[in-house]
Amino acid sequence: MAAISISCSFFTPQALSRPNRTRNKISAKPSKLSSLRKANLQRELELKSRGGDRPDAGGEATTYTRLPPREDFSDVSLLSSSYLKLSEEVKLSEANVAGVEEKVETLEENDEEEEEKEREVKEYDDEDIWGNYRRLDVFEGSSGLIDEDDDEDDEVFEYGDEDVERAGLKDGEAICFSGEVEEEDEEDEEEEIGVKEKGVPAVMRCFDRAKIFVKAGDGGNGVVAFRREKFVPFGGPSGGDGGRGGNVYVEVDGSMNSLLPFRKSVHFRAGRGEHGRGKMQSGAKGVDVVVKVAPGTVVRQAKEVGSEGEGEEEEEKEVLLELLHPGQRALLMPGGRGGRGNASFKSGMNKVPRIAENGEEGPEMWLDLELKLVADVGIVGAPNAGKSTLLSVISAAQPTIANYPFTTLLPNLGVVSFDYDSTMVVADLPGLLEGAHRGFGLGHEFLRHTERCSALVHVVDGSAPQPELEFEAVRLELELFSPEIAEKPYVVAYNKMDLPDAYEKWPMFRETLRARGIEPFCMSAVQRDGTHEVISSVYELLKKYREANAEPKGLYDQVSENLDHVAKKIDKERRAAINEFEIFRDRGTGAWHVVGAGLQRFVQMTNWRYMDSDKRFQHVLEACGVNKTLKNMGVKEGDNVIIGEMELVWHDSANGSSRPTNSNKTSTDSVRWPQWK
Ligand SMILES: Nc1nc2c(ncn2[C@@H]2O[C@H](COP(=O)(O)OP(=O)(O)OP(=O)(O)O)[C@@H](O)[C@H]2O)c(=O)[nH]1
Ligand SMILES: [Mg+2]
Repeated sequence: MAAISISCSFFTPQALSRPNRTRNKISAKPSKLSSLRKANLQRELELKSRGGDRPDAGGEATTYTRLPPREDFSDVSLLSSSYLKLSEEVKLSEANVAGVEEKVETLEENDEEEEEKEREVKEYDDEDIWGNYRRLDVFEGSSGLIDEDDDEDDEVFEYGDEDVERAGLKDGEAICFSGEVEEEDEEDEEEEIGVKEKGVPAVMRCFDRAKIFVKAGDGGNGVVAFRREKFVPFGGPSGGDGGRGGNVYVEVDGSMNSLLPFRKSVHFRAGRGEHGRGKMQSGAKGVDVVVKVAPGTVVRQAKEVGSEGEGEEEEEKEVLLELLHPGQRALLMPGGRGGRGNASFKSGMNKVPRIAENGEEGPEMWLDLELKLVADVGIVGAPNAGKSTLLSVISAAQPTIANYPFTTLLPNLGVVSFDYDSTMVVADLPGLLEGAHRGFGLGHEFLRHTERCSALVHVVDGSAPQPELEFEAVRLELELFSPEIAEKPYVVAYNKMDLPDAYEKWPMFRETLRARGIEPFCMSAVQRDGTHEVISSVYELLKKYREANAEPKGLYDQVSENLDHVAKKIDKERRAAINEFEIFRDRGTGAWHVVGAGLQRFVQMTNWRYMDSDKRFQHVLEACGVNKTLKNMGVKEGDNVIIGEMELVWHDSANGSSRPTNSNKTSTDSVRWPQWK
């Protein structure tokens, strides 16, 4: 007879993950802040040297609603990742140059000091953590108490900067605090000039992308209790089951049109189920958490923050959910099952079961959210062409309009209605520059929002020196960004006809486009002249598209569509059969690893504090064939066997004397344990 005995070292997932988190937190911060300060200082000096000492001159982008005025637009922190290159071109007076050098030197010295401090803190921190961990280990091993509530687990929402730090996030990855937290790694400086993700203020980066963490609630633990009542001798087991953990849902909120709320709230944790109680009382279910997203959000699984390879260029992950219609709701993660209390283990052979299960841990996942606005028509064009003006004239939307490029930083949506049932949603996008597909300007950040548009309005600035060239450049950018977008039907609207300059150039422009088989419209958005023709024409295109792609389903069907496939998949994976496992040996340590989702879940739910748990455990290992396979593979006396978080020691015991639970008279083989579910 062979058996595995428990060697008393419990690996709790919390204990293992804690040190890493703390280390990340401490190592990430100081160097980043110092480089940031340096960049800000340099920028300040640069602005001074230009004679402009404006306080609102970009850079500090916490509450951006618009970019800084034009003269500051060449500001490198906003426009390019090649910060140093451009800043060299700024001419400083000699005094200023000396000042800059001095300050940069001081900053470098400070940097070194900070790095040293950081190293010290890190070392100390590591020691501290491992010291605590060891203490924790001993405490857990020797504790015989029933699990206490973990307050942290009971929180439904956790968010805020502190939490982000606690989770060991790196700035600028999952969460975008503000433009201030831009990283300026050496590596990034070496990056291709064209790629300029870093120059985009946080509020824009977070408009349509977010990375969030979701965790379903853990199940509550079952308990061991016996009925004690007057005149009821041998009342029997009465320990109730734990409650189910809360679920995580994702719901489309029609009032949202960006993912900006996820800038600050990153962690979504459903509540854990309550533990069972005596008198057959089951625990209450954990509180569900609902993550609200904007219509048009695509949900993908993301790499864990801080994990290896995170941040690397990776192939697109499989889309988990695509949520388009307000009211759609998907069950993303089911809560963990509640552990059974001892009343559930009562059987004819075992009338006094001293066993109860832990609640099942709820699944957790990092998610990438991407928003592609659901608009019927997209307004594109060069900066300052009058796109926002057009939207403000044709709909009730009130976008910011101003006479400088890149007034619009984030897409604006407006609803245009002709009559009761002929309406369309129009999106005004930031202006496109030549080179936008390589990351110049802002428009490219948002071009993906036109992917779901059925038609486009291309606004051309008639007052531009050469409107034809401007038109060509924007068309080229669309084609380079995505041929699919370029193939969408579009209407050309030549704007600012009220200006003599534009009026004069119109015949020439029209001829050029006619030669290419395009019939352009002319208008003056400010005076509302010709805008109706433009919008009617684009509506005709839209109607044709709708007819060609008539959706068979009604809106009700779309909303009530069952989107619970992700939860079902997760459930299926977790409920893998217990006899599906693999065993391999670690050559270095000589330990045997038993890997299998079902078995690991079983180990996690086994509550070792109760007497019968070990018996049941041995029984399951025997029944599902782990012992037999280990023996066939040549396991020897004293070898370590690792299953999930549990480390065990193998005993070859012909007489069964080394079996730790044999002191109890009940034979494990004679007990019929309730089915594992
Ligand atoms: N004279 C004249 N000016 C116009 C007309 N349409 C827009 N403008 C002006 O052009 C400037 C830019 O207009 P916006 O609507 O902000 O241009 P935009 O294309 O949205 O610009 P960005 O958002 O920066 O890309 C503003 O000063 C408008 O008043 C027009 O028909 N005639
Ligand atoms: Mg605009």
